[in-house]
Amino acid sequence: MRSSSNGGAMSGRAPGTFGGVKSSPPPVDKEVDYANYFCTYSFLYHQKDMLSDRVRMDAYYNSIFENKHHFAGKTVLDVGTGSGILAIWSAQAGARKVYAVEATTMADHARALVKANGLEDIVEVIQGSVEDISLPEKVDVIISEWMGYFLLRESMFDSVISARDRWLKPTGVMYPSHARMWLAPIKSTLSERKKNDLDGAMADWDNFSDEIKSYYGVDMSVLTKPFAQEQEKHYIQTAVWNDLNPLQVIGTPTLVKEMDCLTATVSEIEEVRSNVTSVINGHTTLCGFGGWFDVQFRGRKEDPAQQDIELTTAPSERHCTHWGQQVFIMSNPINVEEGDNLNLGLVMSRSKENHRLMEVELSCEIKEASGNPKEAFKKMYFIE
Ligand SMILES: C[S@@+](CC[C@H](N)C(=O)[O-])C[C@H]1O[C@@H](n2cnc3c(N)ncnc32)[C@H](O)[C@@H]1O
Repeated sequence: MRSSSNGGAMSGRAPGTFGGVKSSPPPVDKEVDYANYFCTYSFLYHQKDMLSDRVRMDAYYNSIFENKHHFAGKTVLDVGTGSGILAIWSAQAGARKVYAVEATTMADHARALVKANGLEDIVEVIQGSVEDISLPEKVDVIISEWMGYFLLRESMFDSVISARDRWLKPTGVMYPSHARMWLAPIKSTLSERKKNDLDGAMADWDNFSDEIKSYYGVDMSVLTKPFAQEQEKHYIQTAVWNDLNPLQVIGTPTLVKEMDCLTATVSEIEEVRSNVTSVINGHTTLCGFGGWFDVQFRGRKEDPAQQDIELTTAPSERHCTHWGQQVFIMSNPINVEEGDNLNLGLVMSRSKENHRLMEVELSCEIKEASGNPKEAFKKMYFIE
């Protein structure tokens, strides 16, 4: 599983607008960030989960060993080396020198693994934030596995951008080189189940409230609305991890973001805005939306990969990744017909309390194939 966060007591203010001027994001409190985010990566069980994801592992392995020309005799920076696996493969593919940077104490395990595999003369493990460390030279390749749920959760790509801008040679190559985010309408029993859970929680609140009144003489009803909002956020508005079957995708998947890792900027990913159209492929029920990503290893234009490799987290009958898909459910599903057009709007930004968590505003206008408007829908979701 990816790193989880409690999304709680983060300091700092949200990026905002004061006097018409857009303010910059608040500085990140490093200690809080470590407690909320990094600490989970210091456990071997967590690294093991990632090392057991065959789709992920095969994609990175093949991207390196089918493109040895990018590594042989070259210098490599592995941003967030974790167990050291990508650094080790880079060295095995012939790299002259690999700088393997890891923020957590996992660096000690990585160092041991490098030594046990006889690569300590090539791979140098450095414990520290990649933003803070210094290298003796610029590198030919930056490799990193930075992707979070729906690509951008965790905001780790910021660190890769920082490393790229400081340490990649002008002729350097990014691994992966490109990334894309996808959104598609889906059908799912999750809608009904989550709605039932929400109804159950509210029925339980009503009983509880009655009991407090009759046993202890206190009227709780003023808290019913905030409790309902809290439960709605928990059961309906929090995106759900799911391993969707492709048959659950009921319309054309739409590309909501595409980026070139060599040129992408933080401001480009701080907020992702997209308006796209999906066409429904049969008479069915729209229960929500699924979001996923893919990344490509294509090298750079002047120095392309010999073998293009792709890592996809799209719904698949055969392969499931630990990222799965993020599902945004609708508590009131809508009947749709073949040819219905969905005009989808997505605004994804960082949570005000924790820049590594995401808030997603989804809107959807449904039109029949004839162009007649059918229904509209808009909701805020949270990727926690
Ligand atoms: C998703 S894991 C990938 C680990 C390993 N590269 C792999 O592919 O199995 C990301 C790793 O990057 C580390 N990391 C995240 N941000 C970092 C930063 N700014 N500086 C150094 N390490 C970082 C985390 O602690 C974590 O171990």
